[in-house]
Amino acid sequence: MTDKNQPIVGIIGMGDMGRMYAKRLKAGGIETIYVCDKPESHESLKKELEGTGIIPLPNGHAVSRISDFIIYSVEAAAMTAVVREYGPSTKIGAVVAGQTSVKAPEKEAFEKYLPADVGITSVHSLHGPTVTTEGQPLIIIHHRGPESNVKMVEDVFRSFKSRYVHLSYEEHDSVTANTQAVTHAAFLSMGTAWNHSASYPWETARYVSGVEVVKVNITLRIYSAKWHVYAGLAMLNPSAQIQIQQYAKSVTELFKLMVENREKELSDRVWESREKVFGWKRNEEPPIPSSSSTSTSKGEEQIRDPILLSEDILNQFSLGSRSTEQQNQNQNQSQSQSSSPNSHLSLLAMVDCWSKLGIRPYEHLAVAGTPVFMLWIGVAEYLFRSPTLLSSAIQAGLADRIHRPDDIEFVVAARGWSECVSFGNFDLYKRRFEETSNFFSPRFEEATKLGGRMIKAIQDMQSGKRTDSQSNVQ
Ligand SMILES: NC(=O)C1=CN([C@@H]2O[C@H](COP(=O)(O)OP(=O)(O)OC[C@H]3O[C@@H](n4cnc5c(N)ncnc54)[C@H](OP(=O)(O)O)[C@@H]3O)[C@@H](O)[C@H]2O)C=CC1
Ligand SMILES: O=C(O)C(=O)Cc1ccc(O)cc1
Repeated sequence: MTDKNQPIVGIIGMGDMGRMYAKRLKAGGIETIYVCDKPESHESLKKELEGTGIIPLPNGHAVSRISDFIIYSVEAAAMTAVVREYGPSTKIGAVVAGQTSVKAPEKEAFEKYLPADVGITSVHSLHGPTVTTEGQPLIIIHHRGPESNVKMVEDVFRSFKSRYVHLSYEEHDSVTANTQAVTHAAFLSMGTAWNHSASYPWETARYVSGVEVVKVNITLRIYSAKWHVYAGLAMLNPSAQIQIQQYAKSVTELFKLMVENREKELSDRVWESREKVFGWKRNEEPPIPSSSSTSTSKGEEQIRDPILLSEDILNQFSLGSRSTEQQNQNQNQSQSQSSSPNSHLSLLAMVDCWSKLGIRPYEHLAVAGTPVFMLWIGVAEYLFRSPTLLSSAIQAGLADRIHRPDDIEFVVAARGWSECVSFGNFDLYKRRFEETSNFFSPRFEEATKLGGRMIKAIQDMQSGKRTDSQSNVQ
């Protein structure tokens, strides 16, 4: 403890999240913060942190020996080895946490390698390192040790102004499988499909309407991030396999109904999934609710506002400015493409998957939604809310030939990701991810800025704040 009776905080792993935590905790008034990365990075870390007041140490032993609250912020797949190495050096009576996105391997490693006199109260900020912490869910998992440790952890993170959500290790993995893992599967598949059809969506007229803006911006955002984050939460979470496989199955089955022109079965299945997930009767236009409640405590019924995305807000975030020449060229080439609706197979399959698995996305969103999940429900809701839009997506799936090659690529991609995850092979995952990420990389700078602004604008809109699409995400 420091003179101010504050816990001394230690962070092992100074990557994107570790750095963000160290800087924000320091700015939020935590007096003493010791950090380390791999021993070979010690010298560069010392230079980088000069003058910040954050103290770099040579390795995790040094951090563990003198810190009261230690946060492991390393790759999920490295947790076992890193905790095996540094865990036994943990100070008597300290509290240990992991920032890991998937908790099953973390729990096992902590139980196995931490001394019995050490508490375990873990955390997980449900957002990436460039999104503001304010208002975002911060999951707290109290697993072992006195209840007072929870208050200590809450006090440490007070300055983040995050929304604390208390879950068990198992609840965490179940919720994040339903929210993150399956959502990422959809966006990863879109990226792979665009890569394999060698089309940059923003250069093709048919891809620039409202819903497509979210598809493109979030896909690019995901492919611009680190592959191991997505690989870990998909392949090390015991609950995630079922969701990802069901998504690929929904994509395949709906597509087969489309190409076999089985109109009744396709329509029945889509409208039934709409009713099951959103509660709206077939062909009924739902009213816009005047008021609703949002609850975050465990055990109560979770109700949340609809997201109500509008075409106007989405279109503010169109990606890429096409030259006049390019616009004319695209218009000539794809006049019929831009005016014809597409099947939105990725969204029809998402709602079908939620329906088949009994997933209630709004409840998850109220408890532990990430910004990406919120946007994904938002676009699904946008399509499914309007009977006209949904009917034209179904009709396009059955009759349209222009987008069918894209749908074929999407089916192959979704099946490929599902198979890859089922193999549990990190090298294969990395290869698949990097192949597409390289394809998109020229667009990352623009896309991450735009995606960040889009997330902020929509979150501000959600929390009733003024929407300012020009302001920066921190
Ligand atoms: N990025 C995100 O959006 C989010 C990530 N998370 C989770 O947070 C954790 C960290 O992710 P993120 O910061 O993005 O990933 P990074 O790859 O940026 O950071 C991980 C860091 O840990 C370092 N490391 C690995 N082994 C050791 C070791 N033995 N001792 C000290 N440092 C070590 C890595 O070094 P090296 O690079 O040399 O391997 C790297 O600098 C992951 O578990 C992830 O799932 C949680 C929420 C959001
Ligand atoms: O919002 C998402 O799903 C993201 O992609 C960012 C992210 C990645 C990993 C996490 O553990 C939490 C958030």
